[in-house]
Amino acid sequence: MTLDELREKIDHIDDTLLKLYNERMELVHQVGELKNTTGAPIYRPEREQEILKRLKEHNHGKLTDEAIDALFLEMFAVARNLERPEAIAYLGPEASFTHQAAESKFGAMSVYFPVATIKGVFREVSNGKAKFGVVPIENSSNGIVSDTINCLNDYDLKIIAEVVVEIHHVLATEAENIKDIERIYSKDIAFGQCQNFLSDFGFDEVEQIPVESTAKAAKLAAEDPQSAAICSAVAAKIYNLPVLFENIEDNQNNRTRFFIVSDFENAPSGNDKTSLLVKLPNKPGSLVEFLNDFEAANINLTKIKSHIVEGVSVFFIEFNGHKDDPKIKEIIQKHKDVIKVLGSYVKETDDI
Ligand SMILES: O=C(O)C(=O)C[C@]1(C(=O)O)C=C[C@@H](O)C=C1
Repeated sequence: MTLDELREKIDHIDDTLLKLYNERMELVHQVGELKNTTGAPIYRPEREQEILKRLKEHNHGKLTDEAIDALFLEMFAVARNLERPEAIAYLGPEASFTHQAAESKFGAMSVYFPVATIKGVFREVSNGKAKFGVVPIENSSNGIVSDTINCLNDYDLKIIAEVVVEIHHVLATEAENIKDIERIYSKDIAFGQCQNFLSDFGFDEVEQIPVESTAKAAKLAAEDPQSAAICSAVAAKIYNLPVLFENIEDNQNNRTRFFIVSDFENAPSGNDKTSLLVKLPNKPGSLVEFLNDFEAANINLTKIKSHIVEGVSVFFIEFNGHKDDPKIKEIIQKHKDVIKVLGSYVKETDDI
C-alpha cells in the first residue's frame, strides 16, 4: 500500500474511534448522573483495574500491556472529568515527583493544585477543596515519610490508590562548562541520592544548597548561570534548563511510592493491599501475638515498620487482601481497639 492509501485507512479508523469514544462518553455521562444523585464516588480504581485486566487478557494485537494502560488510563481520566470534575491536591511545587505521580493516575485533563506541605494536602482534601490528595509515602533509598504517617493517623481520610514512580535525577545548568558551576541547588534527599556522582565528578568542593524541592532548585539554577540543579528531567524542561548529565542517582533502581487519599472506601478488586496503623500495648510479646493472627489466617504481610506518632510507638503494617475479606475482617474486628485501617486499594507493587 502507498503512504496515501495507508493514511486514508488510518483516517477511517480514527473516525470510527471518535464515534466509539463519544458513544462510550454518552454512557459514562449517564453513569455520572446516577452517581451524582446517590453521591457515590466517581473514581472507582477497582472497576478501572477490572477493565484493564479484561482488555489485556483479550488483547492479541500489537499493543503492549503498558500501551493499554497509557491509552485507557487517560480515557478514564477524561471520563471522570465528564462525570464530575474533581480537583487534585498534591505535594508541590509544580513538576515535583508527586505532581508526576498525580498525573500518571489522573491524566493530563484534570484540575491540579500544588500544596506546600503534606499536612496541607490532607487539610485541603478534608475540607473539600480537593477530592483527592497525592503524597509520598516511601522511597526505596530513604524509607518511610513520617509526615504522611502522622497525617494518616490524624486525619480521617482513606488511602484509595498507590502509585510508584521511578526517580531519576539530572544535573541541569546554564553553565557551559562544569568548572563554571559554583553552587548546586537541590533537595537534601536528592543530594543524598547522588553522592557517588557528586564525588566522581569533583563536586564535593562545590557549595551544595538545600532547598524545599528539586523543582525549586531548577527554578533557582535557571536564574543563576554559575549554578546547577539536581532535579527531575520534567523540572529542567519546565524551567528551560539544559540537562548536562542524566540518571545521576547512585541507585538506578530508585523508586518512590505515593498514596492517593480521599474521603471514600474502595470495594474489593480481587487484587488488593491494605494498610493499617497499629498501636500495641507496650508489653512483651504483643506484636508477636498480633502477627500470629495474620499467619494463622495465611495472610501475607508485605510491610511492617515501626514509627513514633506523638511520642507513641505505632506499627505501619501492610498486607495483601481487602479489609472486607472475611478472614481479614475477623482479625480487624478482634483488634479494633488498637487498629486504624488506613485503606484497601488496588495493589500496584510488591517491592517497595
Ligand atoms: O464504572 C464506573 O463507575 C464509571 O464511572 C465509568 C468509568 C469508565 O470510564 O469506565 C469511569 C470512572 C471510574 O473510575 C471507573 C470507570
